[in-house]
Amino acid sequence: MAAQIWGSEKRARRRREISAKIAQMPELHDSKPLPFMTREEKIMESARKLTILTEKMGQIIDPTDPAELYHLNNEVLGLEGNPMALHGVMFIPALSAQASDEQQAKWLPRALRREIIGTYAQTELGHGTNLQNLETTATYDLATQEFVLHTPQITALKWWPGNLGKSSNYAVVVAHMIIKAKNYGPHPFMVQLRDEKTHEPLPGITIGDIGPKMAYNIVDNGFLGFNKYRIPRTNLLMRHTKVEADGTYIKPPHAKINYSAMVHVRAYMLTGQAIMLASALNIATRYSSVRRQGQIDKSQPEVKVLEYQTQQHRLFPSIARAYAFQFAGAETVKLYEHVLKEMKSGNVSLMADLHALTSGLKSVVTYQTGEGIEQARMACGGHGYSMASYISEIYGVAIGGCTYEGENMVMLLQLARYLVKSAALVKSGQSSKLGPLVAYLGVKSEPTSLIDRIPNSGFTEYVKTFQHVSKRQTLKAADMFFGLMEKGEKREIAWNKCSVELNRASRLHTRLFIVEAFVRRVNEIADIRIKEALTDLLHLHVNYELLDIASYALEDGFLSASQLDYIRDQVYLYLGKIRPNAVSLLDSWEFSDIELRSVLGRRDGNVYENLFKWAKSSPLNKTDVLSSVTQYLKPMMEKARL
Ligand SMILES: CCCCCCCCCC/C=C\CCCCCC(=O)SCCNC(=O)CCNC(=O)[C@H](O)C(C)(C)COP(=O)(O)OP(=O)(O)OC[C@H]1O[C@@H](n2cnc3c(N)ncnc32)[C@H](O)[C@@H]1OP(=O)(O)O
Ligand SMILES: Cc1cc2nc3c(=O)[nH]c(=O)nc-3n(C[C@H](O)[C@H](O)[C@H](O)COP(=O)(O)OP(=O)(O)OC[C@H]3O[C@@H](n4cnc5c(N)ncnc54)[C@H](O)[C@@H]3O)c2cc1C
Repeated sequence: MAAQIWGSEKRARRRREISAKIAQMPELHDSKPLPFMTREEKIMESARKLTILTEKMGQIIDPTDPAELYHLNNEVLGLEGNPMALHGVMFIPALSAQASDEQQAKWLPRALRREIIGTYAQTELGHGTNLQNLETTATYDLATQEFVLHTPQITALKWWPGNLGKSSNYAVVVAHMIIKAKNYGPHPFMVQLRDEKTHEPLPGITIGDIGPKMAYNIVDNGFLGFNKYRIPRTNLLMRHTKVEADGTYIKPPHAKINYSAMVHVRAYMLTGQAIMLASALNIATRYSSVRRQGQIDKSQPEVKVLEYQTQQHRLFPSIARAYAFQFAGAETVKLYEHVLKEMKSGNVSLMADLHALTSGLKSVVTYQTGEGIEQARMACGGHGYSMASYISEIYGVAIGGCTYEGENMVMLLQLARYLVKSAALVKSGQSSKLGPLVAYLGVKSEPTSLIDRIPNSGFTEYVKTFQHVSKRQTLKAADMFFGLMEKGEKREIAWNKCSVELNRASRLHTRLFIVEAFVRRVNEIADIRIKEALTDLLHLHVNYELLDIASYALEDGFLSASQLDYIRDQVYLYLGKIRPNAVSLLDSWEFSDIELRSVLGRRDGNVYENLFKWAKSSPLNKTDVLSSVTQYLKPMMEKARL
């Protein structure tokens, strides 16, 4: 199963080898539980481990393999981030995709050797979503052949970029490029922020940390201002766009090609989200098979809480989602790598499809991951609320994904633009022009679902039902939009008035893609036992998801009330079937105790003893009487006694 999850037997084996090596290297372990550290201590601890890793990485992993790097990162540095998180996630990908060969030769080896630390600085205090209204400017000075970066007012301060505040000395900065008073829109520039020797901010740069966040606090998300700060013309990233010495602008082959670093993260973050969801579920499911509370049959002893159907219903559909996201994420990464290769050689024809797909996926996956992790926390009762479970940190980090790389509603609306264009093709009889991801929009569907009549259809009837609801909602939302325009409404106003319906279409389309990715993967599996276990999970997935969106299929009679009862019964049937495999389905992800950082989720199940040990190690328990008591509470009580 681990081979299915991680892509191959070799990958699963390598993960195990890496975890085993790390287990033998105490210098790479947290020196005490992270929840007991202050933010400064955590940042220090992370930097300590990071530098050891830089020295010893080659002994542990193949540093050129992103999957091995990611595993090493999760084990040693953990979810809360590290001083170089954005260096790998966005700075290097931005340089790789957007710098010319010459620029790459100059900067990439230095970045890869970690001679410099970089980040991606785009979002500002006043604008994150609407890139056209970013306010930082890069004005070309023809006389000196330099760009002058400037922050005209407080809202133009860069705000949020990870590791910008304290760790990075370089950044890819996105600024509006102005040449001879003409604004060419946002473009990426390579900018040195700090002196390479002293790490002091360079003159003209104002920089710092934006303060503590809901989670992810090892990362120093930062602010940055420029006061007429000069950089050479050749620091504009020039793979696709060029500015010649005389100010001549050579436009890129696609208007949005400079957005590729964002698409990179949107594609890669899906499996990252799946891992976080599976981690939280692993903790909750293990704990649920240790925790005994109440009886189902009063004549019997107390049961493991995992025996309760409500507990299974709370956890198992999310286990199915974690697998579904992992499989859909793996497909998306493959597609992304393909499109990137094409883009580098000038073929930009697939960019729109990739953008639409990743926009929908990042939104649905992050939202459902958040839901699943929060359910996992509640499934652990009181102990889930303790930082000893570590679920609250996983939750905080995961839901950051609902916001970063494009706020979810906004990204769903990006997919909706693509769906509405596709609907227009269908309506004008040009269905043959539909891309493969939306081809179903042009296919006539049956009048009713056959779900309960062809139970051995290999999920075909389920896929057809998802296609039906997605198609119907897309055409309905598009009709609403076109109808308003026909009535004379301006395009943007009409769009806004339909946006809730449009986003519903985007979610349904994305959920269909996730279901199909899961079906595709299960169909490929040769090993009978693995196929059987995953087929059960897929049964739960399709029935649970369908129940969740049933209103769309009931509205037009595609599903009947009795079919809904059938679907519900299937959910209960598969909850029971999955119960014996539940812990194994999560143990198969092979998270080590070091990586999970959870007292509740320990592999050995020795929860209570370790919770007590953990509580005793709380810094508050270093003394029996706190100074807050001696200074304030004791005098108060004494005064009251007089
Ligand atoms: C094994 C390894 C595993 C690795 C796992 C890794 C895990 C990673 C975990 C990371 C963890 C932490 C890192 C955190 C990083 C966070 C970093 C950031 O957040 S960076 C900042 C991100 N910011 C955004 O995402 C901003 C969102 N806004 C936008 O993207 C855009 O403004 C917009 C798309 C909403 C609108 O853009 P705009 O230029 O204004 O668009 P127009 O309205 O003019 O045009 C729309 C038009 O353009 C098309 N479009 C838009 N984007 C793209 C694109 N990327 N590619 C192709 N086409 C694009 C869009 O489809 C429209 O087309 P039409 O034909 O007109 O419909
Ligand atoms: C943990 C974290 C890490 C980050 N790291 C980085 C980084 O490394 N580099 C970087 O540059 N940035 C980073 N960001 C910033 C992030 O990319 C932005 O916060 C994000 O893109 C959302 O933009 P915003 O804050 O402007 O939200 P807003 O756009 O202000 O969103 C507020 C509300 O307005 C709604 N809204 C906005 N526009 C529309 C619209 N057109 N239609 C409908 N509704 C709309 C949204 O849906 C939302 O409900 C990070 C953010 C976080 C939380």
